[in-house]
Amino acid sequence: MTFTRKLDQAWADSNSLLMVGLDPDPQRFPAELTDRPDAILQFCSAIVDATAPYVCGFKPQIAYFASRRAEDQLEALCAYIREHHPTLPIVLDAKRGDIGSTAENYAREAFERFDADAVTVSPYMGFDSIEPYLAWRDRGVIILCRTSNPGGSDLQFLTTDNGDPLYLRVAELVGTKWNTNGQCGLVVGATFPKELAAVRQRVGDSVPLLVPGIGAQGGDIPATVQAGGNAAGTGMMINSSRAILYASGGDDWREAAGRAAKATRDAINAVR
Ligand SMILES: O=C(O)c1cc(=O)[nH]c(=O)n1[C@@H]1O[C@H](COP(=O)(O)O)[C@@H](O)[C@H]1O
Repeated sequence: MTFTRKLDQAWADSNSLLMVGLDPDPQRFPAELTDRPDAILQFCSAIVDATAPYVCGFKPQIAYFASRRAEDQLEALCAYIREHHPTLPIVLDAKRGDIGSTAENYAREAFERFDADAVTVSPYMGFDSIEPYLAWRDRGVIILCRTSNPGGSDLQFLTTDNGDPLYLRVAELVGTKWNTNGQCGLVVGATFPKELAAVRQRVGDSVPLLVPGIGAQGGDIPATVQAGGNAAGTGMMINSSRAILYASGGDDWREAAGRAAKATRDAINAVR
């Protein structure tokens, strides 16, 4: 099944636009996991089980694993999600971008080694740097557009030759030229609802948007839902990581993560 179909199905089955981001920071782990060599895998798989009923997918962030020499735990985590929650898409957040020959290897890493349903990539190096990912016809390619961080404005707000800011040129390119196989998405931060609305208007209803920035980064849920939704009331993977993962540092960390995910899903659904 293609990424897009799997995501459509997950939105329908889960009645949720929430994506839980898996950004494991061992310094914030509960005491019971201290000194376990597989603490990252144990933490993330418990969070996955606790939050799965309330989400449309999971987004592991590769740097949190690679920086701790824990790519093997990321592999095991992706396999765990596929086995125990096979209907929920995995978006590997890697934000890759490089020349084609190197991109082929990044694509193989994401789609073969980790067997992710989709990966995040940067558009900065242009179409030939994106093509190797698009060759994986059944996988999703989610392209940075208007990122959630303040410094994203340094380049993304620059005006281009036709008067559009750069982030809208990215949206336009993806919407009209790059997405020939219907497998592309765009990253737009919840911290920029006006720009989120502009991107949705530019690309129409069918392009899914990955929207990080609610929770720890303070993005407003009603403004996000109003700005980025499509006519079907779906169209977004609204990501929250730290606010869910570390909802409690006590013994109730699993239940607290589940409660936080449910509350976030409900807050989103209340304004859909
Ligand atoms: O591509 C992303 O996921 C991403 C893009 C962006 O513009 N902003 C952003 O925060 N992210 C990621 O989304 C997650 C946000 O985490 P929290 O702020 O803890 O919810 C992190 O994994 C970021 O790397």
